[in-house]
Amino acid sequence: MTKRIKSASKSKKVPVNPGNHEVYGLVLFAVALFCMLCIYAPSQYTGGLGTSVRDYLKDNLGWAAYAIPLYPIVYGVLLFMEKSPKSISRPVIASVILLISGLLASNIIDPLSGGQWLGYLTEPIRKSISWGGLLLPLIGLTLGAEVLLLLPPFSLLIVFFRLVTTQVMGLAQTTELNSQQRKLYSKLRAQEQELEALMGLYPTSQELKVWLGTLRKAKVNIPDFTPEEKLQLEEELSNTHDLLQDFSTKKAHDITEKLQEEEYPLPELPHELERPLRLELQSAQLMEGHRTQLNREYAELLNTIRKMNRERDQNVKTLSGQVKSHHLRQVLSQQESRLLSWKQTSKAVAAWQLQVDIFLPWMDFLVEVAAHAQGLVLDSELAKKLTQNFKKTLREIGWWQKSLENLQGSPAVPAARNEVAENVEFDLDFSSLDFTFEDPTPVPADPMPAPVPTQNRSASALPDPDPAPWLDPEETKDTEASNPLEPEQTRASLRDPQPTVGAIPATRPEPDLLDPIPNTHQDRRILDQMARERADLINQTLSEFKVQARVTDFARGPTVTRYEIEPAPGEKISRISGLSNDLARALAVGGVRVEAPVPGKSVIGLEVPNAEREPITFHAAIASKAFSDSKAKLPIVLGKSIDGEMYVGDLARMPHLLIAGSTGSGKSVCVNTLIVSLLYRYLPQELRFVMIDPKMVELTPYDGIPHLIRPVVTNPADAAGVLLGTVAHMERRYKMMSQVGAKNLEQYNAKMRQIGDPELPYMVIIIDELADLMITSPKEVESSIMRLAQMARATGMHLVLATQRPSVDILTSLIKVNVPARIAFAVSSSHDSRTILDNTGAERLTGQGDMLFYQPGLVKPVRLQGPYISEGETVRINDYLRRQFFEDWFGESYGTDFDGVDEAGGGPKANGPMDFSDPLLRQAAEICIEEGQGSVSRLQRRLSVGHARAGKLMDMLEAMGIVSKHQGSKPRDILISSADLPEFFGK
Ligand SMILES: Nc1ncnc2c1ncn2[C@@H]1O[C@H](COP(=O)(O)OP(=O)(O)OP(=O)(O)O)[C@@H](O)[C@H]1O
Repeated sequence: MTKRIKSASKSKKVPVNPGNHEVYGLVLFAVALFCMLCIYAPSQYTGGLGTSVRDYLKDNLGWAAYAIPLYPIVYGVLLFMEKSPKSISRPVIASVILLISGLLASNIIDPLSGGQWLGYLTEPIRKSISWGGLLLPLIGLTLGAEVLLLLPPFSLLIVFFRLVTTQVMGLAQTTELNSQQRKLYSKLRAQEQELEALMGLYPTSQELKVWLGTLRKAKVNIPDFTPEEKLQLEEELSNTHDLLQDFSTKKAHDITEKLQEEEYPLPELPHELERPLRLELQSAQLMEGHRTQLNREYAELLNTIRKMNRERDQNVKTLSGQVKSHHLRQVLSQQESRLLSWKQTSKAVAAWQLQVDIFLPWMDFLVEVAAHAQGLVLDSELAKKLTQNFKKTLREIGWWQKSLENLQGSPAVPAARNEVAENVEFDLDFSSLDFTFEDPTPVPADPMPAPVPTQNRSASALPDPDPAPWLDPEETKDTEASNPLEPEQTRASLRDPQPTVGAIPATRPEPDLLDPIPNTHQDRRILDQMARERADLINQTLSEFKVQARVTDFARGPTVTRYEIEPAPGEKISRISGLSNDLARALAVGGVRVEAPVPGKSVIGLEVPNAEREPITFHAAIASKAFSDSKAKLPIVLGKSIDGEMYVGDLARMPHLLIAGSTGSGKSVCVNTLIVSLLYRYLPQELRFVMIDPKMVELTPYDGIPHLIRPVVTNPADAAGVLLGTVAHMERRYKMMSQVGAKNLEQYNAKMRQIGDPELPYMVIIIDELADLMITSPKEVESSIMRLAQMARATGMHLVLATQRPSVDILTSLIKVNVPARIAFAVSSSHDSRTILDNTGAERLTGQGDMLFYQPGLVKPVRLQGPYISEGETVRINDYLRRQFFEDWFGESYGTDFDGVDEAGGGPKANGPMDFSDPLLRQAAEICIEEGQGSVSRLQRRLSVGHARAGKLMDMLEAMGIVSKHQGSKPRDILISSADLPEFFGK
C-alpha cells in the first residue's frame, strides 16, 4: 500500500503541498466564480466591488475579459484533482497568444475594442500604418496555432509564402507572353470569368463544365500555339461567346417566366378605418391612436408590397436586354430575398387583417357609448382598462356590448362630456353600477363624420398612391387654411393657377403639392398621466435594485420620452446604465437607451419608446420656422429632437453625409426628404444632382426632373465611370476657379455675377446603396469617393452616401475619415452602430425614421425622428418638376462630364436608349432649322416637353447628323436645310 502511494506520488508531480491542494483548488475556483459573477451577471448581483472589477477588466482587456474566468477554473480543477498544471501549459500558452493577437487585431480595426492595455501599443501602429498593422496579429495568430498544433514556429507562414511565390511565378509567366498572346489571353480570361460566374449560378450544367474545361486547357497552351492555332482559338472564342449569350438568354427567359408568376396582391383598407373617431370620450382618444396605428401599418405594408412589385418589374426589365452573368446573379438573389420577405409580409398582412377585424366593431360601439347619458361612466372605465392592457381589452368587446345593453332605458341625452370626463374617478367600482333602467328612449348616435375629398391641387390631379397613414382627408381644409408656410405663394397660386399639363418655366414647387399637415389629436393630459406612471415605475425599479436615483423630469419627443434621472451623490452612472434591460422589462418595452449625461444637464437620460408615435410629416417640417428661416446654404430637414426642436442641417457645412441602417429602418425615406428639401429651395439653374441607385427602385422616380444632370445611374458597372466623370468635373471647377482667383464656389459665382457670366450650380451626388458599388468595383469607387470627399467641398459639390451594410469593407476607414457627418438608423448590433458612428446606441433605435445624427461640432449624436414623405408626394413633386423648362447653360456645356466612360475606355456613354420613333423628332428638327441653332432649352419651351426628353431629342438629332456636336456654351450648328428633311423623315 505504502509502495503504491509512493509510486503514485512519483508519477503525479504535485506542485503544491499535498495537504493543501484542495484548498488552493477551491480558492482558485472561488476567484473564478467571483470573476464570472462580475463579468457575466447583471450589476445588481455584483455590488460596488464587483462592478469596479468588471469595469476595470472590460476597460483594459476589452472583450478578452470574458475569457478571464476560464483560466482560474481550469487551474482550480487541476489543483483540486491533484493534476499537474504543466499538462495543459501548451493549450494555455497557445490560447494566451491567440487572445493577445485577437486583441491587437480588433484594436487596429476598431480602436479600443480590445481594451486600453493593448490600446497603448496598437494606437501608434494604427496611426502610422493603419491596417498594415494587422500583419503583427497575423503573425501572432499563426504562432498561436503552431503552438497548439505542435508545429515548428513560423511553419504556417512559410507554407503561405511558398503558395504566394508559386502564384507570382504563374503571373510572371503570363507577362512573358507577347502582345498578341496577351490579347488572346485576356479575352480568354474574360470568358473564363463569365463562365465561372455562370457555373456559380448553375453548378450542375454540363455544357458550362465542358466549355470551361476547354478554355482552361487552351489557356495553359497559349504560349505554344502556332499562328494558325491562334486564329482557330480566336474563332472558338467567338463561338463560345455566342453560346454563352444563348445560354444566358435562355436562363433569363426561364427566370422571366417565373417572375411573371410572382404575385404580390395589395391588401384592402376597409373604408371605415379611414374615418377618424371624433368623439369626446377618453376611450375614443385611445382608440383613435390605435386606428391611426392600423392605418400606418397598412401604409407600411402597402409600401413594402409595392416595392416588391416594382423590384420584380425592374427584374423583368433587366432581363429583357442583353443578359450577362451579373444580371442573372442580381435578379436571382433579389428574387430569393423577395420570396423570403413575402413569407414574412404575407404573415404581417394576415396579422394586420386580424387586428382590423377586432377593431372595427369598436367604432360603432363607441358611437353608441357617446350617445348614451350613462355612457360616460362606461367610457371612463373602458379608458382605464385600455390604459392597463390595451390588447386584452380590445378582445373583450362582447362584454362591453353587454354592459351597454344593460344601460338600455337610461335617459339618452348626451351629458356635458368634458366636465364628467374630468370629474370621473378612474377607480370607480364598475360592477356596482345598476344597469337596469326602464323606459328606454334611445337617441340616435352622433353621426360619424363622412370623409371629405382632398382639395384639388393646382399642379397635379394624380391620386396619392401612398398617402401618409395618419392623413385625415377632412382636415385638409383646416390645415391648409392654417398652414403658416408662405401664405403669399399659396394665395398667388390660387389667383394664377398653373396649367396642369404642358411645359412651364422652372419655379420652386409649392407646398400644396404635399399632403396636408395632419391634425393629430393626442390628449396631452392622458399622455402626461401615462408618462408620470412610467416615471413611478422607473423610480420603483431603481429602488428595487438599491440604486440611489430618481426621475426628476421628462420630455416627450415624437418617438421616445426621455426621463431625466438624477443620481444621488456618490451613485455611479454605470449602475443605472447597467440596469437598462431590467428597466425595459419593468416598463414592458423592447429596449431603452441611456444617455449619460444629457448634454447641458447634470442628469442621466433614459429614453423609452412611446406607446404611440407622433408622426412628423415632411410638410410640417418644411413649414417649420427652422426650415423657412434657415440660413443654411444647402438646407436639409433632418428631424425633430426629443426636446421638440426641428433640426435643419446644412449639407454645405457637413460637407458630406453618410446614412446607414438596417433594411426597413427609414434610410430611403430620409434620402427622399433630403432631396425634396433641396428641391424646395433651389431651381435647376442653382443646384444639380447626380443620382446613383443600383437597387433601381429608390431614386428612379426622380428620373427626368430638370435638376438631374444625367439620368439616374442604375447599373453598378456604369457607376464607377460616372463617378470618375464627376471627379473630372470637380477638377474642371478647380481650374475655372483658379483662373478667376476664386477660392470657393461662392466667390466664383460672385465674380461671374459681376461680369454677367453664368454661375455654376451646387452639385449633390447621391449614392443609394454604396455596398452594391463597392462590391462591383471597390477600388475605383473608393478612390473616386475619396477624391470627391477630400476636395469637392470648395467647388460646391457634396456627397450623400447611403448603405444598409454597415460593415468595415463597405464603410472603409478612408471613407469614414472623409465623410464626418453621419446618420445612423436602427441596426441589429452595437458593433454595426460603432462602425457607423464610432459609438454605440443605434442598436437601441426603434426604426421608422428614428435616428442618431452626428456632425463635427456636436458633443455627441442627437436622437431625431425623421420626417415622413410618402411616395405619392414625391411622385407629385417630380411630375411637376418634369414639366419645367429653363436655359440649361450648365447642362449643355458640361453635361457630358457626367456621362461616364464606357468599359472599353472609349468616349462618353449615351444617356439611355434613343427612341427614334419619338413623334416629336421631326418637329424638333424643324424648330432647330427654323431657329438656325440647336438648343435643348428652346426645344423644351417650344415643344412643351421636359428637360430629359428635349435632351434626348437633341442627342438623336446629333446622331442623325442634323445638328453638330455640342460646343461648350455655344448653341449647336445646324448641318442641313429644310429641303433635306424628307430624306430623314419622308414626305
Ligand atoms: N420618418 C418616418 N416616419 C414614419 N415612418 C417611417 C419613416 N421612415 C420610414 N418609415 C417607415 O418605415 C418603412 C421603411 O422605410 P424605408 O423604405 O425608408 O426603409 P429603408 O431603410 O430604406 O429600407 P430598405 O433598405 O429595405 O429600402 C417605410 O415604409 C415607412 O412606413
